Amino acid sequence: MKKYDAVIIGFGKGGKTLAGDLAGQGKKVALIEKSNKMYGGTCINVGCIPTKSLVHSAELAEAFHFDSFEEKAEFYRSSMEEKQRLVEMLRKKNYDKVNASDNATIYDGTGSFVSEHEVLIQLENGEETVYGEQIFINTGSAAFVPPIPGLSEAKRVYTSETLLDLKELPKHLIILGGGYIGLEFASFYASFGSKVTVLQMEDLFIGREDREVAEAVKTALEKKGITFIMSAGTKQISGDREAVQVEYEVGGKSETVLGDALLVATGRRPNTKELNLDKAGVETLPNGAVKTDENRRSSKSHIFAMGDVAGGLQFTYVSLDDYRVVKSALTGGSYTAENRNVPYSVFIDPPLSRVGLTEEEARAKGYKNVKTASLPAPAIPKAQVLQQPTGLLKAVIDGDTEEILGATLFCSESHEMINQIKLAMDLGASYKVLANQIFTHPTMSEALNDLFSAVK
Ligand SMILES: Cc1cc2nc3c(=O)[nH]c(=O)nc-3n(C[C@H](O)[C@H](O)[C@H](O)COP(=O)(O)OP(=O)(O)OC[C@H]3O[C@@H](n4cnc5c(N)ncnc54)[C@H](O)[C@@H]3O)c2cc1C
Ligand SMILES: NC(=O)c1ccc[n+]([C@@H]2O[C@H](COP(=O)([O-])OP(=O)(O)OC[C@H]3O[C@@H](n4cnc5c(N)ncnc54)[C@H](O)[C@@H]3O)[C@@H](O)[C@H]2O)c1
Repeated sequence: MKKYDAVIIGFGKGGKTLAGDLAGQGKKVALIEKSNKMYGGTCINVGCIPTKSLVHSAELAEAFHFDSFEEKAEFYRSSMEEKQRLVEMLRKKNYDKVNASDNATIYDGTGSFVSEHEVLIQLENGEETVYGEQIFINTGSAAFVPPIPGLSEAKRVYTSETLLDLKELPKHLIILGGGYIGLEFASFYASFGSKVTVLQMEDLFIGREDREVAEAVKTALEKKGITFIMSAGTKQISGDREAVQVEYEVGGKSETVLGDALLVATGRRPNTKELNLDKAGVETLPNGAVKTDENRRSSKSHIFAMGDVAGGLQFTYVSLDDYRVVKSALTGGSYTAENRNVPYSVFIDPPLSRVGLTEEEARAKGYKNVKTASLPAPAIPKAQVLQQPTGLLKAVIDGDTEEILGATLFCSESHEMINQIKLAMDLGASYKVLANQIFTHPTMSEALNDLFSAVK
């Protein structure tokens, strides 16, 4: 049996970064990946990168103002080809980067535990068991598909992964779920020229967000032609090669919607089923995630978990940060996953970005002197230059300490701006630093001067 200092199961962001790091230190590393279409993980192959390539192409599609659906469909086809080129280029780059080290061995196979130090690799032809002094689980998550009658038999039903292979622009895309994936796909498919209907189980639109901003988001997306059906209880899905039909109930009334593709975007669950974690004595949480402490150490001290499989926020940069946490634990450092201030962006048009608390959350947390500020996006000169005078920016301040408690930015380029607010928060800066910061002009960032000057 081959022995390794580190066996890493899953070629995701945290895993591949750790593999390169440990191999660079002279450690013998095995990196196990079950699909040769997934080197680099979800982000590169079926997540962030392909969707953001399509988000960008969809923006171009809007700017071109195509007349006919045929022209739109042709542009969509070429956008899918560009997305594919990009993904294949990055996949190879990711593989080559790890493979370049003599200390790293990439196994094409599915890993599962045999014991607490042994991992069985199910290869295409045969199997092999390897020994790991330390073992790192980085197997990510997969789409959760709810058990709705007819769903598994109906044609033209997709997850975010399989929809990314659809070469024909759907005339009418139905989306089940109004979370991150649902909204991003709704936004870019509407920009490409599809009619889009989103069925959302909950009655509150993006319920975790500031209500005023959430309303602004809904209005902007409706203006793009997207229809939202809230409190929709999906009853039955049917359809053949030509069309898909969703039967749902709203307020006790039965309705149907007919489309030519259905995207199921109802959340993602950690990938632990295949791992046989019980053979290693590794405990899991009720949602299947590996149970870890603040160092991302599992119930076995030599086994760690990073990224989506550890059950936290599902973002590529969280998986990367988990690598930092694990590295810190391995080298006696003090950096942990506790109290991380994690920003996020939903790449709709314009993007919605958030860090920290909303006003409601700040009050619920017991802050006594909560101050707020807001700024409509049309007041920002650069938003006018970009011809995107849509959106709303809000900030939440602790009036006693002047510290920024959170911000929600719904405006063009908010995905870049939010990182500056996160930095100010991490440094414990007064909001007045951003109110008085010298920014270049004309930029969206300079709007932070006005936003934080409006604190009251
Ligand atoms: C459509 C979509 C869009 C997204 N957009 C964004 C975005 O814009 N920004 C952002 O930050 N995040 C985004 N995310 C989330 C982000 O992609 C994930 O949070 C991130 O990729 C998780 O990384 P990871 O390291 O946990 O694992 P992953 O990248 O998921 O990697 C896990 C790997 O393990 C492999 N594997 C699984 N089980 C086994 C096994 N038993 N043996 C061997 N290999 C195995 C898998 O094939 C996979 O390659 C998006 C996700 C989706 C689905
Ligand atoms: N920009 C980004 O960073 C980005 C983009 C896409 C995805 N992601 C990651 O991927 C994860 C998964 O995204 P997601 O959108 O699938 O999950 P999600 O948890 O964000 O949203 C799922 C939504 O589906 C709804 N839902 C569940 N069952 C339903 C049903 N039967 N009918 C109708 N609605 C139903 C839920 O109420 C929820 O609103 C996210 O949590 C996020 O971390 C990140």
